[in-house]
Amino acid sequence: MATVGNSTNIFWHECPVNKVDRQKLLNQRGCVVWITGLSGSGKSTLACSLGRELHSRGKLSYVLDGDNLRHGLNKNLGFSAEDRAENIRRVGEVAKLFADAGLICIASLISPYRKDRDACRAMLPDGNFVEVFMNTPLEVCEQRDAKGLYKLARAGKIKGFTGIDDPYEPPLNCEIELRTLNGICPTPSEMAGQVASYLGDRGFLHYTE
Ligand SMILES: Nc1ncnc2c1ncn2[C@@H]1O[C@H](COP(=O)(O)OS(=O)(=O)O)[C@@H](OP(=O)(O)O)[C@H]1O
Ligand SMILES: Nc1ncnc2c1ncn2[C@@H]1O[C@H](COP(=O)(O)OP(=O)(O)O)[C@@H](O)[C@H]1O
Repeated sequence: MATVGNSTNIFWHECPVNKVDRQKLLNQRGCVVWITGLSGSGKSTLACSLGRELHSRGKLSYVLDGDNLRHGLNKNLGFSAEDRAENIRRVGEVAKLFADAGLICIASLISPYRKDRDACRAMLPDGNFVEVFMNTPLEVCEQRDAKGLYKLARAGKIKGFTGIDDPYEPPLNCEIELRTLNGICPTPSEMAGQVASYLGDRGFLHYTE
């Protein structure tokens, strides 16, 4: 019997089919690929491209996209530092469940605060949280402005926009950094290939005892 947060008198139930059983069934290892970066840096594009790449290799993945989750699970949250922290915490918990289900969970959120991302990392066993930093310069994101949000933020019509008048803390020790080289941005499929290779090299794309 335990007390956790505001819950008292609660019990943990073990199920007879566990994570190892599911990983064997799927012939892969569950993990979380956490993509962080500015709005417009290419997070969703990479998440979809990686999902497609893994699917083509017969690996089961699922994308948790910040924008999409704000249509449902997180629709009661805004963009204050507290709400962003709660947004990241919830997605971290959901991602942990997907990893426990044996899936390669791809989470793509701005996740601007280091401590919120580190808290999600701490939810998983060592090595199972793969942080990918989309290091696309603000000027490039702003030039793309796919949703017209930078224009609105510059005009003062959106307050607290990440990179304009709200902070973004780049990772200090991420597993993968994707950046423009000599002004050239790798294609989404090149980036997805790089992440998939990383997962392959660390044994996530097969299950061996
Ligand atoms: N103030 C402000 N700052 C940043 N982004 C904003 C804001 N208001 C709305 N949007 C839109 O919300 C998307 C980011 O949602 P996230 O859940 O990823 O954000 S966070 O991780 O909680 O910071 C983000 O999507 P992406 O462009 O895909 O990053 C924007 O479309
Ligand atoms: N590797 C890339 N090279 C060139 N353009 C890209 C690349 N990745 C994304 N884009 C473009 O940048 C814009 C923002 O991408 P998106 O994936 O929506 O970013 P985010 O999810 O970080 O907001 C889109 O118009 C997309 O087509």
